[in-house]
Amino acid sequence: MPAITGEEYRNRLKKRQVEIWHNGEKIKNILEHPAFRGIIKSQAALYDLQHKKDMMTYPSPVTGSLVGTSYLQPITREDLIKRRKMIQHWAKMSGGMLGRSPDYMNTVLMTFAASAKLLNGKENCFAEHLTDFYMKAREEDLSFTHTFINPQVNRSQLYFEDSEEPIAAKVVAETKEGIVIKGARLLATQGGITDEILVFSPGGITDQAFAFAFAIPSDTKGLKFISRDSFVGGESTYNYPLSSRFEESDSLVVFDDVVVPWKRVFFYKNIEVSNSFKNASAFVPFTLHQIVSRQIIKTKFMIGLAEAIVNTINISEYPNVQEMMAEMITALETMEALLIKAEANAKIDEFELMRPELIPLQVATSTFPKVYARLSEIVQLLGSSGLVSIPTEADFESEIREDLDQYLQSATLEAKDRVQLFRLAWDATMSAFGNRQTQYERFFLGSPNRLSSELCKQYDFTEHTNYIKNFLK
Ligand SMILES: Cc1cc2nc3c(=O)[nH]c(=O)nc-3n(C[C@H](O)[C@H](O)[C@H](O)COP(=O)(O)OP(=O)(O)OC[C@H]3O[C@@H](n4cnc5c(N)ncnc54)[C@H](O)[C@@H]3O)c2cc1C
Repeated sequence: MPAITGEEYRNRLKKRQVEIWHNGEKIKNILEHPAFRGIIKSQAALYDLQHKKDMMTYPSPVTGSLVGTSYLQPITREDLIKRRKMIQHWAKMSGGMLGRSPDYMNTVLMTFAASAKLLNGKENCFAEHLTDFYMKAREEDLSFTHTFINPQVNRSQLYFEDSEEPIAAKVVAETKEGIVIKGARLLATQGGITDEILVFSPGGITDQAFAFAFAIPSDTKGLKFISRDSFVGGESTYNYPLSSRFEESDSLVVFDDVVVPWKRVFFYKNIEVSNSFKNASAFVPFTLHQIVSRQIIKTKFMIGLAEAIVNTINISEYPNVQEMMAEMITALETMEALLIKAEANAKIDEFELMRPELIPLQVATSTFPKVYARLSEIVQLLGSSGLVSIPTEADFESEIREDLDQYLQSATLEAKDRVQLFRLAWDATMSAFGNRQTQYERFFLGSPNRLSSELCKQYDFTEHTNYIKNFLK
């Protein structure tokens, strides 16, 4: 089955008996559960979009059938740009609020598979398992959640887990069938609503038992997703324009003696590979390219929202307002310039991929956590009390409608339309959903301090230090 439709995504999900817990209950029918039906509908709509524009798909190198562009291993600059356009087309549907639309993980898997030769000849490493799995995922258009970090128990550098029962997931046995995993991992966004979960060990492993990478179906025996409290405000898209549609959920993942079949193990018990594979592979530049492409759409969404507020209450003449709008424009233009630079300087890499320049993408992704928090704050500052004067759709259908129409009108909008706009601004920046967006942009890629430190490590200072050396001569 090549590029799927929304219906195919939903049917596949219906067939899977994923163990997912929410609010003290094991969910029986995830498609109809109030915490998940909105996001499943949106995800299905994304899959439908694949069939509406040429750029969303390309011919499979194996069958010639059309498969999703986010699986495309780019070998030309045009391929790279096609990937960006596809990513941004999907992102537009959610204002960039869906951090884990399928293109994110499809990109990750594409890069790992392209880099599989790094596993050749290494102990307990199976390069062909990774490439076979990538082809299966591409041809069947599988969806993924992932977990790359251990539970947040003790982050001291001196901490070594020594509890009798594992906390962080580890290999506890090897059998004829595969490796057996017990323990937990964080933090699977979309956990339970995807076909598969991709698991890679975090960095800095010192014990072989924690060094592994694999992918298994979400309904594998012993695998459990424990979803956090839902941030869906309700079903009404008027009242909750974002959370009713794009609340992705995040889960703790528990492995209760889960058997990972050998053909799904990419490597295990190899500390050196576990600690080096992600950074040595094509993972970072292409994943950052996907991320920055989405973040640009999110920035445009926030600017549109801010400018709509400015216009509707007529505050554009004030210098403080202009200053804030200028900050937003600067953020967008900077992100776009960085992305264009990365694409313009793309080169064929050691894996024969057209790789975007890393540094501009690192600059963008290490700045955006701060920038996004500020964009959100600006919307709050511009909206002021408007972000709390937000009666619901039911209020507009009640006998107080006349009062609302009179007292909540704005310079350019009737009350109901004005409230709709402000409810969107509230959901984007102040609701539980909106606050999670800020936390997501801050942390999903790792702590901001680690991103900055990676940038410093990768940056070549030679030209500038030579400049000073020569200047002093
Ligand atoms: C909304 C959301 C969704 C996410 N989705 C996913 C997902 O789908 N899959 C996935 O794998 N992960 C996901 N993550 C997890 C993300 O990868 C982590 O949040 C990130 O790597 C930081 O790790 P942590 O949360 O354990 O923070 P910690 O590492 O525990 O850090 C806590 C604080 O201590 C500081 N700190 C910790 N260690 C050090 C150190 N050595 N030096 C300096 N400062 C330090 C950090 O800077 C931070 O301020 C998600 C996170 C969020 C918030």
